Amino acid sequence: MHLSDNVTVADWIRRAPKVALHDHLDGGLRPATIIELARESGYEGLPSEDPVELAAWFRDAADSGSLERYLTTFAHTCAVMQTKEQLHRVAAECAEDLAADGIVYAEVRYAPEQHQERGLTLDEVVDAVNEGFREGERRTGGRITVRALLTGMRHTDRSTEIAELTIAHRDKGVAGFDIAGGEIGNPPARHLAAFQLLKQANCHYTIHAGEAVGPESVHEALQVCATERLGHGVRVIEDIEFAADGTATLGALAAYVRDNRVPLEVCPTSNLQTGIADGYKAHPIDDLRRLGFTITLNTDNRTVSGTTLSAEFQHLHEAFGYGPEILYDFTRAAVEAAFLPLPERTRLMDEVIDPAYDELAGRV
Ligand SMILES: O=c1[nH]cnc2c1ncn2[C@H]1C[C@H](O)[C@@H](CO)O1
Ligand SMILES: [Zn+2]
Repeated sequence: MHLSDNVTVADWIRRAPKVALHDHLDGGLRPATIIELARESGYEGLPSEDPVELAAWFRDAADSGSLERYLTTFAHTCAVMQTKEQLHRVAAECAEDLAADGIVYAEVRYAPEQHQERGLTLDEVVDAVNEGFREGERRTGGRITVRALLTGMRHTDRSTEIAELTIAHRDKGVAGFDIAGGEIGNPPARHLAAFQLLKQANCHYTIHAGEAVGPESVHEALQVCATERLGHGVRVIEDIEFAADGTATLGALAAYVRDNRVPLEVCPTSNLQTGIADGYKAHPIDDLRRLGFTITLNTDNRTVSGTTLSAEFQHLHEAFGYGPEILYDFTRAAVEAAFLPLPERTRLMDEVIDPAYDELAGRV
């Protein structure tokens, strides 16, 4: 694909319409908003009251080599997401920030149970976030559509309740369910009752798996819990053997994931911070892509990981030489894997994404 004019790489990446399936609401607050909300609400635990310093603090603290330590940083964002007004503001700004990065459709997840410290009911949490997303969509003039995924935390026992909440709010701004939190010691099958409830109700869900734990976690998420997509999933690479000449032999699980086109929600920067590899060039995404796995590209946590979806692609451009064709492939895979009705996915491709790529390539 030849780009029309003399656009820089950073420029076409940002201008290309993108789709984000794995972005945590509580991982993406604007640092200045965290500071303002902390002041207003009397939260005194922030490590800095300077937005630039606070942003750097998150990136550094997250860059810990361990998922468990990465997750401790969320105490500071969840602390300022405890009232309807706070949730509304954070959600509206999230939609604006994603749209400013060229994202046209996003599924944004959060754990409602983490926003009840000041007495909100689960329904009030979901309504406040949904209204915030609608407000953010309006402020962008409809350039973005945002749907919520409701997350149950792996280490608590509220996943069935959150699954019921997902079913109650489905098609009213909520597109599905997720399980997140520390993976070690909390296998997904602990939440089997929640998944069965969702299946009975024909509801969508995804599961974080294969991030800190290897193939056994991916296997359980897929074959015991019947997930539609894998949050990260990248440690499926541990079920592939590479010979010295580069030839790959897939184990049965890796072959299943690839051959059934199970979408992987890959978040390179977050994975590097939690210890999967030493640098972008060593991240498994390129091997997985070349072997034919279905890859979607995501941010995980924009503030905590100090990233944007454009930055994620820029890193891959630098590490592997990826160009517009591959960004298009990731985007199309994300649309196909989105928890949206088929006609809406078709409309997104035909009326938003393809025309914008045609324009970028000077075909119109
Ligand atoms: O990458 C992740 N793996 C597991 N859990 C995560 C990840 N990113 C964020 N979380 C957790 C921390 C948040 O508080 C929670 C809900 O968004 O999900
Ligand atoms: Zn995540």
